[in-house]
Parts: sequence; C-alpha cells; structure tokens
Amino acid sequence: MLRVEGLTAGYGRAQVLFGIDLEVPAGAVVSVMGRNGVGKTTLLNTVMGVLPATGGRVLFDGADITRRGTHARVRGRIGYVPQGHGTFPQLTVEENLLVAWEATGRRDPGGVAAALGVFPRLRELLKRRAGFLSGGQQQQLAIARALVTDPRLLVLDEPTEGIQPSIVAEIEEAITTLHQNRGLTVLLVEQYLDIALRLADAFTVIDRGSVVRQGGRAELRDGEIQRLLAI
Ligand SMILES: Nc1ncnc2c1ncn2[C@@H]1O[C@H](COP(=O)(O)OP(=O)(O)OP(=O)(O)O)[C@@H](O)[C@H]1O
Repeated sequence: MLRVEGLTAGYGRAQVLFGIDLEVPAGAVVSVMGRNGVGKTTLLNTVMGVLPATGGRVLFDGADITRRGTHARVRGRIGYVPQGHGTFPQLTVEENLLVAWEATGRRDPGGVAAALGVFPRLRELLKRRAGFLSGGQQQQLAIARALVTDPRLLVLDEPTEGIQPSIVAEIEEAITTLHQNRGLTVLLVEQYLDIALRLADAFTVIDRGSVVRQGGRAELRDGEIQRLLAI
C-alpha cells in the first residue's frame, strides 16, 4: 500500500535521511524503530509531506505522492497522528474532531461518530477543551481526529510516549481493533520493543538516517535488534 524508495530529507544543509526504503503492505502493521534522534519522526513527516523529500519517492497504492501536499495525502486517506499529538488545546474535543472532519471536504458527518465509537470515553468529554485532557485522553483524541478522515493507512508517531501504563493498554487495544476489525493498515514509530512485539507484523530499524534491519515480528526477539535499540 505504501512504498518508500530511496527517501532523503533533512533540515537545511543537515541531511537526516539517507535513502530509506520501506514497504507497508495493505493490512499490515509496520513499526519503525530506532534510538532517539535517528530520524524516525523526520521519516514520518516526509511520508506525510510535512517536510519535503530531497530525493527518492513515496508511493501510495502505486501513485507517486512525493510532491503532494499534506492535505492532499490526508484526503487521499492517509491519516496522521504526529508526535506530541498535535491537537488544538484551546478547542473542545468536539471542535477538534469537527475541524478534522471539515478538512476532509466531505459532507457526511459519519466520520465523527465512527471515531467516537473507537474511543467511547471521549463522548463524555466532547465539551471539554483539549488542553485540559490528560495525556492519554489527548492521544486518544489525536487518533480519533485522524480516524475522522476515514484513513486507509494510519501513520502514528510514538502513540504511547509519555502515557501512563493503563492508557497505553487502551491505545494498544484501539490500534489492534482498528487493524483487525476494520482492516486499517498502520505505520507506526514505536521505540519500545515490547509494544512493537505486541502490535507489529514487521519492523524497520533505523540508525543515523539509514535502514539497518528489516524483518518480521519473530525477528524482533533477536539480540542484535535489542542492541540496536538500546540507548
Ligand atoms: N526542525 C528541525 N530542525 C533541525 N534539525 C532537526 C529538526 N527536527 C529534528 N532535527 C534533527 O534531525 C535528527 C532526527 O530527528 P528526529 O526527530 O527525526 O529523530 P527521531 O528518531 O524521531 O527521535 P525521537 O525519538 O527523539 O523523536 C536529529 O538530529 C534532530 O536533532
């Protein structure tokens, strides 16, 4: 479904990605892993067009989307949950969802209800400002916002970062449900091996902007991978 070929990107003269190749097959959960600062967020931002690629290609269902803007990618049904969730703190939960829905340009309001179906607890919080939610609730809202756009591919940057363990379990469960029951394809950055082991079918380990290992879930148990992820 998503194919990344020889992708390069960076900030000004500082190159961060040095030719990343990555494949996310339809229906799979693929985890991008690696130590802090190796370029995981830069990769997702380039996949989403938040950051321009300086070389290489991003293909979605075979179409070259490398030069498309982020909105076009979202309308093309790639949902994005950026690191630190990216919700609007001054807006209520409901407004956050409606803003995302309006951006899709669709008229049917079904997307909001469907997103709330995945995180029913958000229903009680619809009138609360997002800035007053707990970290876990904000992350749930961020994922719900992406779901409003009815994505086929969901791109998640460290959805469990800095969240208390009980909520981590809820977020993991939601990702599993979306994948298993709704057939959503997922590309996620996940730094923790135990979470990736539970969620991912396949993984890519990045080190200093290059892919150093790729494989299936079983290979994640390899000591070499654990060494690559150790700080
Ligand atoms: N806006 C920016 N301007 C300049 N350099 C940046 C910017 N954002 C990130 N970098 C640099 O790019 C490199 C990769 O950062 P990136 O955030 O992609 O890594 P990461 O693997 O996602 O790390 P983390 O797990 O800490 O989020 C780092 O050296 C970082 O300092």
